[in-house]
Amino acid sequence: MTTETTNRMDLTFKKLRAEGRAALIPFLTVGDPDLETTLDIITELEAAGADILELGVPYSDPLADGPVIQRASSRALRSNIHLRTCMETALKARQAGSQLPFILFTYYNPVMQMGLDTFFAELDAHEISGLIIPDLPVEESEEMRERSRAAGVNLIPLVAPTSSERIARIVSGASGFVYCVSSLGVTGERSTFHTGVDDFIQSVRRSTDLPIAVGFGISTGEQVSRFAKICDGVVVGSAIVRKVEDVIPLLAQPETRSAGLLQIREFVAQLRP
Ligand SMILES: O=P(O)(O)OC[C@@H](O)[C@@H](O)c1c[nH]c2ccccc12
Repeated sequence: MTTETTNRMDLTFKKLRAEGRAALIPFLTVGDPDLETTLDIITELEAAGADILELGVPYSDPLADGPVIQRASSRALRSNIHLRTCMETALKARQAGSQLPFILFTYYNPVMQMGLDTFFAELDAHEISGLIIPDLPVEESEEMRERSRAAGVNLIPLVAPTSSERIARIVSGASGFVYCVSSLGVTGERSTFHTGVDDFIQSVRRSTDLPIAVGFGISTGEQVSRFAKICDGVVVGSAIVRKVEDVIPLLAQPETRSAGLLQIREFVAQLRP
C-alpha cells in the first residue's frame, strides 16, 4: 500500500508529470564551505531550475560516498555542522522564500544521536518533505516508515541494480519517490553506468506507482537527458559538489563571490532536462 501524502514534494512531482518533465534533483552538502554560502547556493540552484533539493548532512564516516562528497563532508564538519543545523538551514531557506521541496539526506547515526522522537518532531517544523537514510538497517525500516508517515514526511527507499528480487519489498509502503541507484559502488561522476541499468529502472517502474528517480554518477546534461526519458527525476550530487569545491576561492572573497555563485548557477542550468 502506497500512502499518498500531499506534501510539497508530492505536489511537485504531480506538477512535473502534468508538464511531462522530469525533476532535476541536486544534492549538496550543507555547510560546505559554510552555512551562509549554503543558503546562497540554494538560491542559485533554484534559479538554475532545480525542482527538488537533497540537503546532505555531513558525516565523519560517509561509507557510500566517493572522494568529492567525502571532502565536502570534511569541510562542513570543520564548520561544526550537524543534523540540527542542517534542519535549521532548510527552514531558513524557506523563510528566505525558497519554494523547493527539501529532502534531508543523512546517515543513520546522527538520527540515532538526536533520538527518533526529537528527530521526527522537528522534521515537519523545519519544512522537510523527504528523508533519505542510505544505511538505514532493514530491521529499523518499518518503524522509520511508520514514524515518517505520521510526520507527513516521505521516507525515500534506495534500490540498487542488485536489489532485483527485493525491489517489491523495498518499495512496498514507500512514499515520495523511489531512488534507483544507477551503479554499484560509491557516489561520484561516471562516464558509464551499470550494464542493464535501463532494464533495472523498468523493473522498478513495474513494481511501484510512485515516481522513480535515478542517481549515482550522473554529471552532464546529456546523461541527465538520457535518464529523464525513463525516470521522473534525476539526482546530481558529486558534479555539483565538485563545482562548489572549485569555486570556494571565489566565494571566499567579497569581490568575487557573485562570480563564484554564478558559475554554480550556470553549471546546474546546463544540466536541466
Ligand atoms: O554524487 P552522485 O554520484 O551524483 O550521486 C548522487 C548522490 O550524490 C546523492 O544522492 C547521495 C550523496 N550521498 C549518497 C549516499 C548514498 C546514496 C546517494 C547519495
